[in-house]
Amino acid sequence: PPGRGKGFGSGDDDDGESNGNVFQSGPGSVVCLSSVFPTLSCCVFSTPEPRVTYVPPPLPEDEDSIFAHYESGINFDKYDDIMVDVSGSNPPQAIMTFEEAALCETLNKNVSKSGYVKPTPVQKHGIPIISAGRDIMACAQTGSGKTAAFLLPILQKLMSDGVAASRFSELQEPEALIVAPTRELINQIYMEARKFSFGTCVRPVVVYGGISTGHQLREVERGCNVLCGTPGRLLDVIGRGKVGLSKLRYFVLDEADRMLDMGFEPDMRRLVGSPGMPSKEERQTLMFSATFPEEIQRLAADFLRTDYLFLAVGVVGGACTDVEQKFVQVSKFSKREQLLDILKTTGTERTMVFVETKRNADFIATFLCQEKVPTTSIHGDREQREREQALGDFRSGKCPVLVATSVAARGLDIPDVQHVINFDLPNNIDEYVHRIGRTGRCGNTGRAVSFYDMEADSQLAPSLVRVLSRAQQEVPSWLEESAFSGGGSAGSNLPRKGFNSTDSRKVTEPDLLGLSRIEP
Ligand SMILES: Nc1ncnc2c1ncn2[C@@H]1O[C@H](COP(=O)(O)OP(=O)(O)OP(=O)(O)O)[C@@H](O)[C@H]1O
Repeated sequence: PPGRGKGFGSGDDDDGESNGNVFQSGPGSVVCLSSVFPTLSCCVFSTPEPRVTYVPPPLPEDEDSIFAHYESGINFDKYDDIMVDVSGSNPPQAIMTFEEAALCETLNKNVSKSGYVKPTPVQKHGIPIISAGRDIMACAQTGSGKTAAFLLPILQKLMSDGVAASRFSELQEPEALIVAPTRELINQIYMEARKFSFGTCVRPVVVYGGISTGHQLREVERGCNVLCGTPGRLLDVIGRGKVGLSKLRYFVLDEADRMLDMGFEPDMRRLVGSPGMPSKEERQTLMFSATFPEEIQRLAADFLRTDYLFLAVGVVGGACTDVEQKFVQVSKFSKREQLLDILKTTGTERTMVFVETKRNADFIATFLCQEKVPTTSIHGDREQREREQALGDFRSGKCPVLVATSVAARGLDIPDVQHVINFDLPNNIDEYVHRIGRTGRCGNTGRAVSFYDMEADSQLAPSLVRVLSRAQQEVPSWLEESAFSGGGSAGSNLPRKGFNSTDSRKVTEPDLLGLSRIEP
């Protein structure tokens, strides 16, 4: 997709986002070249990207920083009321408490230091499935604890079986490989792995684009049991012969539907075809996401053993029910003023504003800064140092408004994000579900406001109506009319077949499934 593969050998990755001819002269100062030189867009040609030399600042080592967390919200206990469907043969019994997960003492301590008192549904069901050695395709709403659902059983198994002491060996052979679509997300997963493995002999390492490869290889060389990475950089370090895959036991795809869609599927096939990679029968493959369209589920089956278990917590592809979703009808030219009006009322509450293009991200961020709203931005054309600075400023509250492209739509877990604003609606419903899931996490409540342009967004109306009604949200009558009147192109664009699917095998191979269990 656009935004990826920006320079030969850069080992870069990123989620799909639209381009814009934008020049940045440093954090916070953004100039759109095509506005200065209107003819420039026709003379943009690709030059090899300069060698990346950026080395991020060292991570804090003190326990308080490692275990810093935000509190679960008032709706955390309501997770227990969500319907759970496990399909596939002989699923193991769910656990009800972390004690039942039989984690070793250090892991248990780390779980409680993280503020976890009881497991979420995806953890209750996912942990025993993974501990039983089964492959899994798991779908649970945004912010409901999928990361710990795969990290804890993997770490427990590595701890109980013992990991090879591989410190300072030139070739590192990790036991687990975790992939995710964006740099910030894989870094967050790495931080979680670092937190849960604190005080153990398991060493997680992260590799992703935008950072000096030499630096990351030195980190790998110091010992690597759990390798977290974005696909391009992973293929790069494997291709350099620094990482061997023959000891691999776990292959995890977070945001799995994204990792297997057209943008990343070739990289995933390359990864599983890498020398030494155990076949799917010899490794355990774990897939997690909040959305899982049926066509991607079918494709995913290529990577999984035939007896994998499908775990659905709630409606597959459903929006988080703790997010209040509102829609505002707008015309293209009134959006900026409306955005400003909203931000003036939300004050210093943390707000993510999603736009479709990198160029628009810069325009809107610059506009808001001019209007004295402390704003920063994140998108794929910003240097890694700037992206990290932007997230840091947003997290700390120095810039309570973050303008972002789809690069920040999935997975990011930032405390106290109260609002998500879709300045531009995405063109696909799953992206909408992930974006609004940046708020309302872990039982906390959140609000999402989306600008709806009758001309541009009507193709999304039918899917929006479904998402809203399944999340027990009020559906504006004008949106319903737009969805069902067939006005514009809406009528011909019915919701994608895969939405609200459960296990795709229920349609095509019911015999394979054997036992199926529905709870609570
Ligand atoms: N059992 C638990 N108790 C308390 N907090 C938890 C528990 N499980 C997870 N959390 C916290 O909830 C937040 C959301 O978890 P996580 O990021 O894993 O969600 P997710 O399901 O992967 O979301 P997304 O679909 O957006 O990627 C994190 O801050 C995590 O530490």
